[in-house]
Amino acid sequence: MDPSIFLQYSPPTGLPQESKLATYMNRSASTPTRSLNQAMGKLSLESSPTAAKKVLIGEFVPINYYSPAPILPESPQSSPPALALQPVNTQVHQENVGGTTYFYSTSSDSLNASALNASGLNASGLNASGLNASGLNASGLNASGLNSSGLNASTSMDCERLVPVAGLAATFYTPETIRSEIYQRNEDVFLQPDLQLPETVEMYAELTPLEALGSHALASSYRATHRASGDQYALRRLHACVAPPHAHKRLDLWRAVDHPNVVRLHHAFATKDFGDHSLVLVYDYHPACMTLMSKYLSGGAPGGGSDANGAFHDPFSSDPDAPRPYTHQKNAMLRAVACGALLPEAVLWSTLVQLTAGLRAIHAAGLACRSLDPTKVVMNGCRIRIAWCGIADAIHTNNIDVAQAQQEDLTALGRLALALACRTVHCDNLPACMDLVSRSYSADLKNLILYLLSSATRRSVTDLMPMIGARFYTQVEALERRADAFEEQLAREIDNGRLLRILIKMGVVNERPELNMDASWSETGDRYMLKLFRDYLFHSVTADGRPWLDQAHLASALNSLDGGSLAKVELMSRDEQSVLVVSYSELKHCLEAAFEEVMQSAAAP
Ligand SMILES: Nc1ncnc2c1ncn2[C@@H]1O[C@H](COP(=O)(O)OP(=O)(O)OP(=O)(O)O)[C@@H](O)[C@H]1O
Repeated sequence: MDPSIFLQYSPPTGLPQESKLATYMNRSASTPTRSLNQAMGKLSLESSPTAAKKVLIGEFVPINYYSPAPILPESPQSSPPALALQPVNTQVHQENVGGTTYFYSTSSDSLNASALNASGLNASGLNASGLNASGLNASGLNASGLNSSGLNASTSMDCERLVPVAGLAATFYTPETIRSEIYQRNEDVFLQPDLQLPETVEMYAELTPLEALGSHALASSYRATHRASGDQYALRRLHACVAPPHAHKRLDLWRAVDHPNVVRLHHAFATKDFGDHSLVLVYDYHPACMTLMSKYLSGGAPGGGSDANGAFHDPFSSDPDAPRPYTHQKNAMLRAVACGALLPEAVLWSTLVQLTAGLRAIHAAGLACRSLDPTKVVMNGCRIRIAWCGIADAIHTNNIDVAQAQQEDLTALGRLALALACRTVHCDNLPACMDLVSRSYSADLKNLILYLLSSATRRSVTDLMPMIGARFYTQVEALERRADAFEEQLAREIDNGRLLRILIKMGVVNERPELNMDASWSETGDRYMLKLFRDYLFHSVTADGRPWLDQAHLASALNSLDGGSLAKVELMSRDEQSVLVVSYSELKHCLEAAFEEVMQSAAAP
C-alpha cells in the first residue's frame, strides 16, 4: 500500500475522540512496501487437509502413524457468507454505515493486490510459493469474505479472505505419535550424573550410569558429555582391563564401521580416573535406547503377564520372584500363542533385516561381532543397532579366526531370531521351539532360522538376502513412509520460530504500561493500530458475544503480518464506532517501528 495515502489524508471530522484513530492518522512515518515476491518467499503455513492425508508409517510395519483430524463441515458460526468484491478506489475516504465509521485507504497497491487475487494469489497474501494456496484454503483461509458476525460489524468490504473451518486446528500441531517419540528421547535430559563417579574422565564429564540395575564387576556403561564439543557419548568402561598391544589396529577397523544399524565406535582410551586401570570405549549415544532383552525378552518366556514395556515374564526364570512354570516350556509357548504374546511376523522380519544389514557391514569390514545377543542389541523408535561392538577385539589377546567368528555371529543371529519368535531366551528345546515357529510363522522365517542355526554348512550373511526377499522392500517402504511423515512435520514446524518472533514483538509492544515515561505510548500512534490488530486476532467475538476462535485464521493473519502482505484487514475500535481498513504491510511497519523504539529505549543507558 502506498504510504502517501495516509500522509495526504487529514484527520477526518467527526472522528470519535476515544477511538484514538487520530493519533494513528497523524503519524509521520512512511510505510515501506516490500516486494510481493520477497514477502511471499518468507511465508509458510501448515499443510492442507488434502496434504494431511493418511500417513502410514510405524515402528516396524506401516501403520497409521498419526490420524489427521477429521475435516468437519464448516460451522455456521465460522463460515461467513462470502463478501462481495468492491471496486477499488484510489483515494482514502470515510463512510458512515449504520453508525459505524469506515476509513478506506486505497492505492495502486490495492489494485495490484486485487489483480494478484484475481490471478490466483489469494487476499491473505499467502501463495503457492510459500504456503501453497491449497494449504491456506485447507487451513480454513479460503476465498470467502471476512466473517462479519465474527467481527461484530456488518460490512460488505473486500478485506481479507479468511474462513475459519472447524476441526482443522489439529492439523496445525505435530501428531501425538511423533511428539511422544521425540519427547521420550528428550527425557534423557533428566538423567542425573552420578556424583560418586569421577567428575571428568579424560575429555568426558557428567558421567551418568546407563544400566538400570547398576554396574557389575566387569563392565559399566555411562552417558557422558564431551567437554569441548558438548556432544553426548556412550562410554563402556571395562574394569581392570589393559588392552593387548595390537588391539588398536582392530579398533581402528571398528571405528571405520559407519552403519545405521551399528552403534559407532569413536575411540578407546586407558584411564586410571576410576581408581583402577580401566579401558574405556567411546560410542555414539542414542537417547532412549532399550535392549532387545528388556523390550521383548525381559523375564523371557511368553505366557506370563506383560510388563510396562510389553515384555513377558519368564516362568522358567532363575529369578525366584518370577511366576513359576505351570507345566513346561512347550506349554508355555503354546499358551503364548493362545494369549497373543508372540510378536507379529513383520516385527521379526524388520528386526532381522536390520540386524543382517548391520552384520553385513561388520563382516564386510573383515570383523566379527562376537557379542550378538539380546542384551547387546539396542533399539529406539524403529531403529535397531548392534551395540558395544569391538569389545571382544579390545580385550582378547589371542589371534582369532575371523571367518570362524563370523560363522558364530550367524549362529548367534539364529538364536536371537528364535528367542524373539518364541519370546524366551530359553530355547534349549530346539524341536519344541521350531515347532512353535513353524506353526506360528511363515515357512520363510522358519527356513531362515534353520539356515542360521545349521552349523554344518558354511554360511554367509549375503546368502540371507534371497531368503529375506520381498520383505526387504516392505522394510524400505515403511522407512520411506516414516521419513515422509517426518519431512511433512518438519515442513510444518519450520516456520514456527518466525511466528514466535512476531508474537514476541507484539507482546512487547501491546499494552505496554509506559515507555520513556509516556503512559499512553502503547495506546497512541502506530501502537494503537497494533492494539486493534491484537484485538482482531485474539479477541474477536461472534454476533452473540462468544469468543470467535480459529487457529487457521490466527496463523494466516500472523503469516500475512510477517510477510507484509498487501491484503487488507479491517480493524474495529473497541467502542465499535469506527473501523479502519489497513494493509498487513502497514501493520508490519507499525510493529517494526514500535519494537525498534522499545529496543532503543532498552539499550539506552
Ligand atoms: N550407544 C548407546 N546409546 C545409548 N544407550 C545405550 C547405548 N548402548 C547401550 N545403551 C543402553 O545402556 C543400557 C545399559 O547397557 P548395557 O549393555 O550395559 O546393559 P546391561 O544389561 O547392564 O549389560 P551388561 O551386563 O553387559 O553391562 C541399556 O539400557 C542400553 O539400552
